[in-house]
Amino acid sequence: MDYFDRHEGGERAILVHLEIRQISDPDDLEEFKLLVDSAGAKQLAVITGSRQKPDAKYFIGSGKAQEIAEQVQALEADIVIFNHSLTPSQERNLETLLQCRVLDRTGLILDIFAQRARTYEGKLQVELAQLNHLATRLVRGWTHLERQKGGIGLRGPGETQLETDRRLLQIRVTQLKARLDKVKQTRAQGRAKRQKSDVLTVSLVGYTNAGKSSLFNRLADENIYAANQLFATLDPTLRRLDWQGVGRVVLVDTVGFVRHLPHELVESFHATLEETLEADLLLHVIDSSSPDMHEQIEAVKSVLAEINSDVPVLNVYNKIDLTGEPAHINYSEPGVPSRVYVSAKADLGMSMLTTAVQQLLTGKLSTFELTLPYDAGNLKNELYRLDVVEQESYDESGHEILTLRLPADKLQQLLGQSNIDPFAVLPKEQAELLIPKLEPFEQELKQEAEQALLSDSNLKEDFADYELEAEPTSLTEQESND
Ligand SMILES: Nc1nc2c(ncn2[C@@H]2O[C@H](COP(=O)(O)OP(=O)(O)OP(=O)(O)O)[C@@H](O)[C@H]2O)c(=O)[nH]1
Ligand SMILES: [Mg+2]
Repeated sequence: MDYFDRHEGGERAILVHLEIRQISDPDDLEEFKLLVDSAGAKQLAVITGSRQKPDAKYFIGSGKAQEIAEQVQALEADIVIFNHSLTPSQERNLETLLQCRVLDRTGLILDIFAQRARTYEGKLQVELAQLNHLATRLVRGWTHLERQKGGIGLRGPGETQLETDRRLLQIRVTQLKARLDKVKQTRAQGRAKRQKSDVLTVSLVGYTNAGKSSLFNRLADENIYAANQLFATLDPTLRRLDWQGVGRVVLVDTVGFVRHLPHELVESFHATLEETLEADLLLHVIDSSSPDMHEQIEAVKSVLAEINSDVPVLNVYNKIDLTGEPAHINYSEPGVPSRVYVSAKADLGMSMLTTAVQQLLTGKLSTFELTLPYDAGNLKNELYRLDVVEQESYDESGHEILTLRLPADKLQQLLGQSNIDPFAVLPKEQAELLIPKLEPFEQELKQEAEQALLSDSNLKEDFADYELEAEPTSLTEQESND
């Protein structure tokens, strides 16, 4: 969780985590603590307990509520954070009783997202979600509480406006929605542009705290690409790599997954992830030292399924320095890696990661020797712009030859745009790479068509003649008959 340095001495918080038997959601106390850490609050105490079902007034029982009130006094807490969703009235009742601010799980996650949102769009989306979340709570009035200056739970919307005028809130919401629409349009355009100009894209996805950003930074440091500087400053989550052994790729870091995402945020979260759909390979980074590893893997997989991702995935089991697992690669079939065990922090297994990525991407990259036609200046510029020219040379008759490394379908697209026949500019076996391989069902169709032709009677006669001539045994028989 290295995105933000917290202001000194964050809020003094008491955490409340109950086992509710009617809600089966065990063992995410550890995750709750991580989230509270992320929000920058200081954990004074964790109060646990169990109940059959939530209490209507306080969520917890009144005895437990009293216990918390005493703790708030004794520990001088500023805030009590619940690992549950509270109704606005429960929150209000608790604040009155505890005489301090109360934040529920949704509010907590919204707060973290507010701190982390880096893009303009992300900020707008989080603010919108926060306003929607607050709107239901506005009725409470804040008079019974001391006014807070920039504590957690209230970042983003200005509190004074909110408490004085619901109408302002509505205006702000409308404004935000209009801006979001605009941003979405621009983003779609930007994405199309980037997609066109990039050769291969690899995206890091995974549960929060898995080590995506650590891996991103290590890969970026080890594979510095000269033109990185500008790129990095424009967008800290994108890096062009000259990945030794793999080639030029764009690496993308993404925001981490969290279970039980507040529904206000699901949409914006999906929107940011949809960009990963356009990647050529996903590295699913997994915290292999987490006791919740399997739940986290499942959570990530189900989100990927929801956004209909069919991009190939390599599972990267990170943090092996903590598990003692040796660095290695698992294969699902020969030549097709499915898992790599690494440590981004301790720098273990990075060469194996490279090997695995290389194996998964080599199918995509091929080398071509292109004889450049005289009038193909545009094509040449485009190839240089894409950075896929490895070498420039001349043949005996003075023709310019470019050695290229790029996906076959990309080259096909470029030649098509310039109306160039691949067979005119590439060696035959390379030009054949550009012709898409037939899918199995297409092969079946082709065979059927051939069968149909064969059963055509005229053709059959022709074919019979041909067979007679071609069949040496029948010829011998004929000869002997003569
Ligand atoms: N021991 C150990 N810790 C690691 C390793 N990789 C990352 N970490 C730590 O795990 C924590 C989370 O790492 P990040 O890289 O921020 O994780 P992330 O996946 O980007 O998290 P989000 O951005 O919240 O989704 C940090 O404290 C890292 O130092 C590793 O290989 N071993
Ligand atoms: Mg990160």
